Amino acid sequence: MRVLVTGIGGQDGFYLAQQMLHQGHDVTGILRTRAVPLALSELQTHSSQLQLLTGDVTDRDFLRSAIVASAPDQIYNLAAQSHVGESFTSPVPTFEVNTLAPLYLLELIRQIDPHIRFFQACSAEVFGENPPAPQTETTPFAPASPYAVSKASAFWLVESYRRSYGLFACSAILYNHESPLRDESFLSGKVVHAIARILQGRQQTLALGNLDVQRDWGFAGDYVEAMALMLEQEQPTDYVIASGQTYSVGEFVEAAFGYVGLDWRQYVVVDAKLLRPADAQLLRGDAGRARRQLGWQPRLDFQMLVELMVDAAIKQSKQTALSAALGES
Ligand SMILES: Nc1nc2c(ncn2[C@@H]2O[C@H](COP(=O)(O)OP(=O)(O)O[C@H]3O[C@H](CO)[C@@H](O)[C@H](O)[C@@H]3O)[C@@H](O)[C@H]2O)c(=O)[nH]1
Repeated sequence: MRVLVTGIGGQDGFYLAQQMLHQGHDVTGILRTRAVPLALSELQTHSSQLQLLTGDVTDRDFLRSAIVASAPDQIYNLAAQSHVGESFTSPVPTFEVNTLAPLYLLELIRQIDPHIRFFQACSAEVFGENPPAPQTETTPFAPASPYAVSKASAFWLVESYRRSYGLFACSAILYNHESPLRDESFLSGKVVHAIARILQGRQQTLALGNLDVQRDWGFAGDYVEAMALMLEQEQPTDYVIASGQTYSVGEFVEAAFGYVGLDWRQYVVVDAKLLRPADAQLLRGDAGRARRQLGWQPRLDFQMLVELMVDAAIKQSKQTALSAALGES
């Protein structure tokens, strides 16, 4: 099988490409810039079945040429402006990448080859600030941020093209999913990398925003398995992909600091500038449909995820310090 993956430079892109290559498929990935992330470049060295294209997913002609050149059986649209907070300051680019690009892809599939199966990464943010919990595929949308509205719009476009043109197109309503590839613009990456620097004596405090909001956190490697399963079904539909377990930001922080024997209260300060104009209070997904129809369930629980990320951040920080020391000597 041939698959085309937009946003292959992100964490989901990496894990999905790794899985697809492992299963023997040909993968064409779209990167925004020529800089290939380290993990992806290692994957590329070990596989001749991975091709990378550089281009902008908001450029329809580029997308057309990528689809024609790769002739995919499946397209996974993982490219996104995925920072909820940033969408308040950059709403237009958020919409261009998160809504216009999937619309282009759906149109191109319809025109070039309607048999191509399409996956769209949607977000639990569509449920808004105070949804009933747990949320399912039938929970009403009430998107609060420009990011959430952009993802909700893409969701309805997928639904519309599925109904109107019979495309095999699906959205996954993805809850927070993390990995050692998460950077510091996300809460989990920010916390674990700060811990690594604190242990090395290179950082004394960690400024965070809202500690009370609750999220349903899972491992990105588990979530890409659900994506692939969705496109293997007989009928296309949308799925909630979540762990079903909810922890507050404060609990994430406490678990991560506690794992290395530190008391988070001695390091964390709340900075009002990091609070968002609107923030979902409690996200907890019910992935019952995915469990029943896809046979999917996550392997890593919250504590395992926290430990995996802290261990990787410490290892990375040691390597950085070693390279710096070697560079100096
Ligand atoms: N990033 C960040 N978040 C913070 C901080 N302090 C507190 N938070 C809170 O920590 C929570 C998690 O923030 P993020 O890790 O940035 O993720 P998110 O906004 O919940 O969005 C993620 O999950 C969505 C699905 O639920 C995804 O759609 C989205 O792309 C992203 O991966 C939010 O409530 C945010 O306000 C901070 O310093 N930085």
